[in-house]
Amino acid sequence: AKLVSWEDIQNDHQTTTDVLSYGLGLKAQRHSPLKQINTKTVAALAPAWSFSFGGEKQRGQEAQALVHEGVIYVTASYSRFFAIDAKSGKRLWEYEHRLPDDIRPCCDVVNRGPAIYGDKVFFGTLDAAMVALNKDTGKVVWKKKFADHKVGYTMTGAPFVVKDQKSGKVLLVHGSSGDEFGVVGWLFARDPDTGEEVWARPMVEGHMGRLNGKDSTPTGDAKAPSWPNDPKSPTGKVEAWSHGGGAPWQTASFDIENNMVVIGAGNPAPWNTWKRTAPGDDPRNWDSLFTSGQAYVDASTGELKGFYQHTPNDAWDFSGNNSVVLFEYKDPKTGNQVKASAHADRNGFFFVTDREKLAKGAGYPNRPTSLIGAWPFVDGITWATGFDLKTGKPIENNNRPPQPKEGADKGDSVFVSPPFLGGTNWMPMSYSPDTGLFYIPANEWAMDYWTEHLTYKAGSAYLGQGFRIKKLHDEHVGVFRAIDPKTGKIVWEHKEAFPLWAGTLTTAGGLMFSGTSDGYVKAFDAKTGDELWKFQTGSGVVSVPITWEMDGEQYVGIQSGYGGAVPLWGGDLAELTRQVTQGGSFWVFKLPKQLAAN
Ligand SMILES: O=C(O)c1cc(C(=O)O)c2c(n1)C(=O)C(=O)c1cc(C(=O)O)[nH]c1-2
Ligand SMILES: [Ca+2]
Ligand SMILES: [Ca+2]
Repeated sequence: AKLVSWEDIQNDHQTTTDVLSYGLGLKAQRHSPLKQINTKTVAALAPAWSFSFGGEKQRGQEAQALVHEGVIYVTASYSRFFAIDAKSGKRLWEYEHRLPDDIRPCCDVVNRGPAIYGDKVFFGTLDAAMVALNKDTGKVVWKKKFADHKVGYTMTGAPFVVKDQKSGKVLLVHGSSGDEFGVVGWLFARDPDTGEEVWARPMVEGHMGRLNGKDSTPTGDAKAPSWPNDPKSPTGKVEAWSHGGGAPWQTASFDIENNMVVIGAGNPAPWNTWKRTAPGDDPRNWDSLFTSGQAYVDASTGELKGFYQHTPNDAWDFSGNNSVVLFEYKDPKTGNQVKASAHADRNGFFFVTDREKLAKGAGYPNRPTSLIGAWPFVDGITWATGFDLKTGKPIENNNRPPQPKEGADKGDSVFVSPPFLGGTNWMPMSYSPDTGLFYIPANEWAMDYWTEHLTYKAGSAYLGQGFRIKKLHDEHVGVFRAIDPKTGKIVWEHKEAFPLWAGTLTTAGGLMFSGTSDGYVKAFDAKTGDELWKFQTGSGVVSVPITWEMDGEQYVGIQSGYGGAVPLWGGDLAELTRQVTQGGSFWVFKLPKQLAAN
């Protein structure tokens, strides 16, 4: 069967018969030019087929599928991979990764999807490995274990294919998970043919990177001035620095003009802010670089070139992992075209940054700042009142949980919104170049939050915080919000009773698609937010929709199967969603034939 070339991947956002990348294109905009299914026809959308992943264990299905030559490639919970005939829904092959008993994913046994290139498909597994399969047979071509799963390394995110614009080499880029167990997060680039590492970049300041099997450069300043010293420790730095987190556990986008891999970095470890602050000092003097921000990594060398930190010395596990979407707009004041990045953070703010500046070295640390705008996209944010556009720093609101008093085993509890599960979380937003709006799957909720004592123990949770997630409003938790990236204005919103945990997709048909934790796939008018169609799938939808075209008909595909972090960590909201039954299936929808022909 046909191979997938770099040109195919580069053009993915324009070609409608395939879906070849997480994000539907290098910029991760999740927008399709298809319009057969549109605001007028969508009411007639109906199931074409559904495929069950089977198995006794189900849990969360969070993947975004790929489509190539009439085959759907999709991953499922417990590190499973399926190839399905896109017309009939018949299984073509299946790969089930053999998992050890002692894996340590923090937030469910999920997988967010595959990558495809040449004759292979790729996915990450919960035992911290990357696997390449022949796309036509499902046979293993190579497997690379990238870290020790026993200390907490794991992988849930979808890998991404880029091409180094200097050497012409195609690279398979992927991250790692594990911050809640105190690992140092790494970003990797591999040869897709062999799995050999080309470069690797740790995200904690002062740790050493690799290029072609040798030490390359430290990340940022070798002395790691954003982490306190400790003369009593063998490293000379505080214990947390050796376990500092920053895991880039989601998927990159690619700034091809600047040859930059753009990716969000995870929370610092431990969550406990005082373990990353010099005794007696203000946490705001210790940024814990390069965590909880957006990173710009040179595709040739793996060097960290630019960084914008959304939450300096993150005390709330806000992290910075979810999608960094590349887009362009005309500056209303100067009329100039701006090449920007957009990111809706767990901390409740929607950020627009200057990606040209970031590619050229802005942001170490934050000088000069690349921040263009930061606006709240949820109500009730307690930790900061806004951002200072001159310094790029948050204006904090005295919301860090205090240390335990002498002799106490816990600190006083503080009320925080958003909670650590975020104003949004991993579920990716979309951007429609037609409306000029971003579509954020958001949540409005809160937590009680207190500090606890801790020391590092390999393979154990490394948090130093206690928490209870609770409601902020009686009637809703989830809210879809359409936001204007030029002004930060919310153009429309649509509320949902349950937490939202699915990504969004927009189309030239004027639609936004997503899913809800109470089981619906839904379509909205992208301009007004009117709900135009819904379908009940029988389990919660916590995945990411796609659309493609086959033989003149447009299809929409999405996974159903409830799980993820909410039922595990969501406190009062975990209770609320207990009524949602488990599942595991891929659903495909299209219009009836006579409507499709019009
Ligand atoms: O810091 C990390 O390494 C890490 C990894 C993951 C993951 O890989 O799923 C999550 C988180 N953190 C996290 O903080 C979080 O809220 C979260 C939610 C989910 C999910 O799939 O629902 N994963 C993760
Ligand atoms: Ca495409
Ligand atoms: Ca985390």
